[in-house]
Amino acid sequence: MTTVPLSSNKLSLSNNATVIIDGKRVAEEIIESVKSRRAIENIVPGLAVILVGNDAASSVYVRSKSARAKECGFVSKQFDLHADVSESEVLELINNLNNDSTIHGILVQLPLPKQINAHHVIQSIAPEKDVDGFHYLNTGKLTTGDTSDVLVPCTPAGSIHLIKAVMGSTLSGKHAVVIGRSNIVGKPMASLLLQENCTVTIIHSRTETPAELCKLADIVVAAVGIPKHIKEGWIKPGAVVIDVGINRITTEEGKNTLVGDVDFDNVIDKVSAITPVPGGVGPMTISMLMQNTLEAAIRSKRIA
Ligand SMILES: NC(=O)C1=CN([C@@H]2O[C@H](COP(=O)(O)OP(=O)(O)OC[C@H]3O[C@@H](n4cnc5c(N)ncnc54)[C@H](OP(=O)(O)O)[C@@H]3O)[C@@H](O)[C@H]2O)C=CC1
Ligand SMILES: Nc1nc(=O)c2c([nH]1)NC[C@@H]1CN(c3ccc(C(=O)N[C@@H](CCC(=O)O)C(=O)O)cc3)C=[N+]21
Repeated sequence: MTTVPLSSNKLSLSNNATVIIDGKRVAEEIIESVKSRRAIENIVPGLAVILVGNDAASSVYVRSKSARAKECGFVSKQFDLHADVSESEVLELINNLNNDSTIHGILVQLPLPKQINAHHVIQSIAPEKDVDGFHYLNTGKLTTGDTSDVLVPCTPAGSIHLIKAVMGSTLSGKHAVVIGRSNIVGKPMASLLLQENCTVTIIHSRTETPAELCKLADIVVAAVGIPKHIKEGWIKPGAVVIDVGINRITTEEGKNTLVGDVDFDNVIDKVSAITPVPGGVGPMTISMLMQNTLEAAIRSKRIA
């Protein structure tokens, strides 16, 4: 079997080789376009990232978001709050950021500790600064197909970008199976695919015949949070597989590694294209966050 990396936006499915979708490279191209658009617009977008508690993985992601923002010529402010901070303190910080004209994007890293209601926190963010795309106004626009000034969740937006990079811009009529129905990945992913005129099936923990349903898919998006859960027998030959999962595991040899939700090594012989973990969807999430922040800043300039 031959495998080729996906370079740029070229459709590479025709030559019978399996495409390992190079999300890192595609993400880098998006970052470059954000940098140049920012310079042309001559603006300094401001991104505020709020981290509650000291979860090691969350700290790593938040740091990499801040670093990328600076690289793009943004101002990045990071707020590290103590794990036992009250909900009202978080709401007060968000209120201040909503009223700060130098800040165009606000992101609250999830999950939040138990004493804080994540719905309250997310809905308190001004919708035009909600660069995660989780506010009801943005999710409502996404599900109703209102594209005016919408902010689309970063991971699903990045996943669609990769799917189109390999399948072309028309996904109409394709059967897409999304595994997972979270508000941050599964549901908005299904909405986006529906918007692209795919036939969409959503599989979750109560689904009775997940493997059989998944086997009907031209496009599989896995966002479950279980290492290597999607097996070779779930995949229709030639399917395009997007692995959103990020799972830290310790191997039998005692090595700590990152694996996806898809059993990559066994699925690879069946698929036409697949994202690796790491280096697939993860970097796309961060570049889409930069794109959303730039977009929010451009819109605020237009309104001002
Ligand atoms: N690459 C990236 O940029 C990002 C990666 N992630 C990763 O993606 C994965 C999913 O994240 P997230 O959506 O936040 O996770 P959640 O835990 O919020 O959601 C997981 C979903 O998977 C479903 N599920 C659980 N077990 C099964 C099963 N056995 N069969 C079918 N469905 C099942 C759940 O169903 P039910 O609703 O019934 O409980 C739920 O809808 C994680 O590994 C996370 O780390 C997340 C965000 C961004
Ligand atoms: N409000 C909010 N918005 C989010 O978008 C959000 C969140 N909360 N909480 C957690 C999840 C997870 N997430 C990731 C982003 C980038 C990588 C990423 O860059 N991953 C690298 C590897 C990183 C590593 O080595 O640990 C890769 O896949 O190549 C992973 C996961 C965003 N999330």
